[in-house]
Amino acid sequence: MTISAPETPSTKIRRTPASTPGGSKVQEENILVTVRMRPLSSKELASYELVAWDIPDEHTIVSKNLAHDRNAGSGSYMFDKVFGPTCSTSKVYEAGARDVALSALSGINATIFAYGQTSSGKTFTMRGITEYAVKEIYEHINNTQQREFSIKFSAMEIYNETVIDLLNKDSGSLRLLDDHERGTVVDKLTEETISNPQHLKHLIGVCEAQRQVGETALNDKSSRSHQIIRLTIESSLRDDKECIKSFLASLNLVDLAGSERAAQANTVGMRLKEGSHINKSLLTLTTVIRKLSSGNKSGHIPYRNSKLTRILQTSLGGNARTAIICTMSPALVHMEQSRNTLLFATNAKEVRNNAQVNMIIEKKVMVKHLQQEVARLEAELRSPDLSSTSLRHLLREKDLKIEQMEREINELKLQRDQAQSQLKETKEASENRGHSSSSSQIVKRLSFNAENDPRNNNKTWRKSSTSTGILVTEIRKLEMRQKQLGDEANRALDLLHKEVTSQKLGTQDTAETIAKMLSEIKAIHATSLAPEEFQVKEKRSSSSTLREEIARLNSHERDITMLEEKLENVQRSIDKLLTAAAGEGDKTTTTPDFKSSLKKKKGGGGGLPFAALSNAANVPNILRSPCSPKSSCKLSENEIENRSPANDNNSSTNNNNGSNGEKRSSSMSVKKMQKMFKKATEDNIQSIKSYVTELKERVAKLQYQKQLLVCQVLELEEEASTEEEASTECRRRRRCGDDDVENDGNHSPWPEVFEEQRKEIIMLWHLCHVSIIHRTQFYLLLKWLEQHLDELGNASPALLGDDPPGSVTSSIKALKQEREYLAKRVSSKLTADEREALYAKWEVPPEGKQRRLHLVNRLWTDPLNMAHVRESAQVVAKLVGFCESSGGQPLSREMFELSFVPLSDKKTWMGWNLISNLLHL
Ligand SMILES: Nc1ncnc2c1ncn2[C@@H]1O[C@H](COP(=O)(O)OP(=O)(O)OP(=O)(O)O)[C@@H](O)[C@H]1O
Repeated sequence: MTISAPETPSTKIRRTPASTPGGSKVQEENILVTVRMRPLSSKELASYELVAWDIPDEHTIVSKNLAHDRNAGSGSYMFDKVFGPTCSTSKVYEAGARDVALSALSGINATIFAYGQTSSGKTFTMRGITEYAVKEIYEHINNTQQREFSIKFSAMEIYNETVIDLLNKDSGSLRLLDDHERGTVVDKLTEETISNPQHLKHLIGVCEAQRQVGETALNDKSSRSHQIIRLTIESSLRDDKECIKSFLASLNLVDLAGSERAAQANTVGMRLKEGSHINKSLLTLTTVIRKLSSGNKSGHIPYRNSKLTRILQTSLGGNARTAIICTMSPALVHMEQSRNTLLFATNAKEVRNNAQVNMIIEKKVMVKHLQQEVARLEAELRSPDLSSTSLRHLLREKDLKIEQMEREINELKLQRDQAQSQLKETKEASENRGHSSSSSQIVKRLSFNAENDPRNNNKTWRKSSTSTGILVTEIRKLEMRQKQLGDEANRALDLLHKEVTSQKLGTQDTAETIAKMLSEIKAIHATSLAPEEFQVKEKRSSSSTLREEIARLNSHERDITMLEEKLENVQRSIDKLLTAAAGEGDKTTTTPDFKSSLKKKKGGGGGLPFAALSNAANVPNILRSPCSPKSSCKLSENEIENRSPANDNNSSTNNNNGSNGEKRSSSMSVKKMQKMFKKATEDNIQSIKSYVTELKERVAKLQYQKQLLVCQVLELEEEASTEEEASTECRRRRRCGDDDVENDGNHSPWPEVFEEQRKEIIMLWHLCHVSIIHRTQFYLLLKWLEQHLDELGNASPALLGDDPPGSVTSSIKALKQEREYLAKRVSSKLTADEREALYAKWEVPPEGKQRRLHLVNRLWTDPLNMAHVRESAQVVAKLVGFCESSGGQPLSREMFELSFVPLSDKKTWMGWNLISNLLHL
């Protein structure tokens, strides 16, 4: 069935005249549609084919309304141009392709394609169009010297719905990709830069040779694929200094495969399959054109139904300029195919494109700046040392900061832990202090350094809690150290004395002074520091013990002060000796080492050789005695080896030891021997001086520790006395009902106290919303107590003494029974581990059958000690099962449900029986 072709109103043919090559730069326009009718082919002539179409003017084609035309009378079609059989391709190009083709030079994408049935002259036409376009493009390039052009060439064919690179057929099927800016892109399509027109023609020839061509009944060389030759043209002004404006566009020259009827084309097998793909893709093209021609661009346009329409998408209703040359055979035999072509052309005429210029603007300044930046980065990369140094520096700084922060964090953590432990101890101490009258519970935080400098945090020996006994131990240790220091001072003085005497250095006065000091220190030790047993018994400790210890420590104060003074004197004497020795040395042979050492020592105690002298026991070994030639000689030989010959020659004489030197070595001169002894003496004196300095330091340390200890002991004393007062006051309060009445009669009698306390208890129940049954029960208990107190008169139960009245006796008896009852439950309610833990805690003797009773008898025996009360309650609760259902959960009211019926099965628990009986009164 043939669809009649609509008339095309001439008003619809709108072409915008071109101002620059290819026309205006941005505008909406219709696709340029022309029709070219070829002459009858030799075959058609041979078969006497009739010409079915007339071309009355250059825009119109009309069917001849022959008998064969089944749609006679409606065969007039108007297009942008209609070319007759004699029209040259040059004219077709001129009128139907030129403007569009040259648009690519000004940045507008352009597409020219030939559409028509097989053997209608598409390839014939497109070959010519391409040739003219290339020619003119190069002419334009040559005539536009102010711009710089570059042309790239690529070519593809769509054969049986696969895209093939005609410049590289081996690459196989190419993929189509969707690009947001460029639309559909053929992936990995070869693109070759064209150097000149000949190069371009050569490549076109290569593509033609590569294209799928086959023989059909209608065409000896029928194109079996759609061919797209693409010229990508980029141009920019040569003299633009600040800004680069580039036009970039593609010119697509498309030679479609021809639609064919299998019957007419007489295709079978491969050709039939090819024809099927060709027709299918052309049908999609037709549909796209038809839909676009309806003006409904926003509706679905099936571009994706074929690769041809996908690739040509921007040329069909997109931003490109498009020209379609529809080719047709004049023969009557192809009338229907020709009519379909004209219908397609008619629809295509209605399609409007929105042509746009593709301009790339590159600011030269920006480019220059970026180039500089790139150069800088490249230079930086080339010199990695520089960048890595600064990086290393930064990293190091960061590391140091992190280290410092970690130290601070650790310090803060330490402080936090200390504060928490202090808080805990304070809490415990205050709890214990409130109710304990026994000095054995006194705890006190004591912090001092027993072995080292107390100001040294790292080595501070911290004892968070210590008993009085430990304090006494520390006092004894201090005394011991004091004694040791005295001994060491003795030894030092002794050695010094010997040294001075043997060497006769210094004045006679100095030697005498030292001898005197030595005897004094010995006397001090003989009188004040008798050896003591170093065992302190914890149990023996008490406030009085502490006071005794402090008194004793204070009595040593004088000794320590004296020791300090003596050591000070010794040091002064040594300084004198050293000065004398130096003076002597100046005149004679004082060694350079000694001089420098002297200078250093005078500079202050900080540089003293404590490390060498820190162990007092080593001091005698460190000192080199001139009286022990064996060691001296050994040392001296070493020294001699290291000594310069000049010094040896200048050595002064010292006759005192000359004979010894001769005895030790016949080869050693007397002078050398004297020099050795002299050096040893100097060293010894220096060592003694250092040692004495160290002793002084240690005495000062001892003093500090002693003061610290005294402070702690005084604080303990103060606390103990406060607690004693509190305890006394407590006892007084407990007795007030009795004693105070007796004393002045102003205080309330016991019944009033009882009444007052009962009100307080009832108010407490009220405030705590205690179960009213429990209130009632305890109220009755109180009532029972009140009754019995009445029987006792105005006496407090606390003062019942050893001979209580009968009712109280029965209570005591009931309590005893209750304890026995609970003791029996110890085995069943507590595990073996729990029992052992409790025995240990409550100091139950390890042996004996009555351990359970022992334990229970210790419960609830110290009503003023809240810790005792709490722990007793815990044990009893466990024994009677209050804790059984808790499982770590909060206490519930049900735990305290009391039975108001006689405890028939718990008759031994007489305490509750008594209360229950009251309820039945
Ligand atoms: N305008 C023309 N003037 C003279 N000869 C022409 C013209 N157009 C086409 N021919 C000749 O017609 C024959 C078929 O042309 P062509 O191969 O270009 O058709 P086609 O549409 O490309 O066919 P197919 O679709 O099968 O490839 C060729 O021999 C060609 O030389």
